[in-house]
Amino acid sequence: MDATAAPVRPAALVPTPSASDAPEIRLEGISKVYADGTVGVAELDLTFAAGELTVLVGPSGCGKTTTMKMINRIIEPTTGRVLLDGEDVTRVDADRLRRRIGYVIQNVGLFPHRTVRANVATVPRLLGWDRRTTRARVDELLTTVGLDPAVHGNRYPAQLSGGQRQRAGVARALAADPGVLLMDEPFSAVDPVVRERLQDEFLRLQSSVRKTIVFVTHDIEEAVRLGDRIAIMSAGGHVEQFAPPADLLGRPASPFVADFVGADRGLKRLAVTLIDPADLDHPPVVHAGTTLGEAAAALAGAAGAVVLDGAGRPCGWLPAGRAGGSGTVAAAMRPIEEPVPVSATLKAGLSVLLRQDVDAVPVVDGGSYLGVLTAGTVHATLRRSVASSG
Ligand SMILES: Nc1ncnc2c1ncn2[C@@H]1O[C@H](COP(=O)(O)OP(=O)(O)OP(=O)(O)O)[C@@H](O)[C@H]1O
Repeated sequence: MDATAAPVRPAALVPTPSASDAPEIRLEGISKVYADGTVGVAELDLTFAAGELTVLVGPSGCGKTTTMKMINRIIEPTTGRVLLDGEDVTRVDADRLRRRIGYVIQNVGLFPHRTVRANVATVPRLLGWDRRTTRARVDELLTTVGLDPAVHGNRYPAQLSGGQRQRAGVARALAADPGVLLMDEPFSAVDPVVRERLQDEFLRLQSSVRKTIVFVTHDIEEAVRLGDRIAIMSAGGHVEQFAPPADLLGRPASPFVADFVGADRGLKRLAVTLIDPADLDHPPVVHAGTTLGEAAAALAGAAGAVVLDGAGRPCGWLPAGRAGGSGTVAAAMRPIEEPVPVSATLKAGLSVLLRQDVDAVPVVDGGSYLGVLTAGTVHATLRRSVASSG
């Protein structure tokens, strides 16, 4: 099986002896001055909301990794505090702290001489879980991340593809059901196609497990795709802007942020802004069974009409030029492919519009027709989303 394999299923079916809720993480005045005097991070205050995926993004050397590693104290802060749900963990036992926090790094860091199962079982073993519970949890998690326990469980990391190793790394980090996951460029070692797939699977997984995730990347595309919130950082761990992706792209707080998110930020916003039913257009509607003569009257000078089938679902578009005369609308209409669901992003809607080379595509909520999406309505939604985020 390759890295483009099985879908992700919801996790945590096997009860986990140490299951913990996802906490809020608060950094208070946290700094790191390295032994040689380098200031990695200076006086940073930042709160990661419980159950959200927050991305730290910024140019090389700005302090992303230092910030993240101070949360599980792989790097000890020079000053400041780390609070998990209000509990100061800056001075608790570091090993115990790390068992509450899953950790995924670039190139995974799997133990090469242990099988995949043994790797995933690392923390449950440290926590003293019994063998049966551990085995069940490990196999469940492998399945969840798209690895077949029977096929991949007894392999060694070198016998997996890059994407499969990355999946095993995620399974290992989730094994003891920690409330927090720290992820340091976890998908950057695989090719772009596999990376996108891993990102999609990971988003689906997160929507069911809802961990508090701190995710480091230097790739703004990845940040926008994954983050509930993004902190854009500059040298010394300075946070230039901390906002949801749509706000960041729509209203960069500084020239640094505008430069970092790129000149095509308008296009990037298409992928993070949902269709808004309030902006849809409402051309005339005709039913497939009506006559073309009746349709001409309904059009009343409009460029065309949306055609609905017997169940009220959009099934075609009747251009004004085809209305009038004898016959039914069904015989003269231009059939449409799948309507666009209202839960889609503007990018997905625009993509259908361009692919079908039409001026308007119908939008549906389940079986109900809501209106049509056009280039103009896309623009209106984008404009309004900026205005309302201010
Ligand atoms: N052990 C160390 N000793 C001295 N300076 C260090 C050490 N580790 C990191 N630094 C410095 O601290 C700063 C922040 O480093 P950090 O690794 O947190 O940046 P980053 O944003 O994660 O970078 P990258 O994207 O390149 O991984 C950099 O200037 C780096 O050179």
